[in-house]
Amino acid sequence: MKNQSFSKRLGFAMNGVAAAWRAEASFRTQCAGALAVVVVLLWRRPEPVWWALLLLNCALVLGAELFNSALEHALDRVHPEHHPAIGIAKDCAAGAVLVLSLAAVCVFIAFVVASFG
Ligand SMILES: Nc1ncnc2c1ncn2[C@@H]1O[C@H](COP(=O)(O)OP(=O)(O)OP(=O)(O)O)[C@@H](O)[C@H]1O
Repeated sequence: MKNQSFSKRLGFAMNGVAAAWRAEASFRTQCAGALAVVVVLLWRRPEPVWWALLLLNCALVLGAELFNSALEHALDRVHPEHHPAIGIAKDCAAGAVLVLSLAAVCVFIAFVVASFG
C-alpha cells in the first residue's frame, strides 16, 4: 500500500500520534510539558531564536517518544518472548528519549537564566 494520497498519509500519522496519546503516559506527560513551554513563550515573548530552540527541543522529545513507542510495539509483536537483545533495543530507545529530554531541560534552564537572570 505505497504511494497513498497525502490526506491518507496524514491520517495515518495522526492515528499514530493518537495511539501514542492513548497508550503512553510518558507521551501525555511530554505533551503537557510542551504545552507549558508554549504558554511560557507566549507569556515572555522572547527573541525568535528562543522560540526556535525551545519548540525544536519539544518536537525532538515528542518525536523520540513516538519512535520509542513504535519500536516497543513492533518488538512486542515480532518477539513477545524475553531476549537480551530486545531488552537492549528497548533500553537504547528509552535512552534516546532521556538524552533529548535532558538537552531540552538544559535549553529551558538557559532560557530562564537569560530572561529572568
Ligand atoms: N522482550 C523483552 N526482552 C528483554 N527485556 C525486555 C523485553 N521487554 C521489555 N524488556 C525490558 O523492560 C524494559 C521496559 O520495557 P517495556 O516494554 O515495558 O517498556 P516501558 O519502558 O515500560 O515503556 P513505556 O514507555 O510504555 O513505559 C525495557 O526497557 C527492557 O529493559
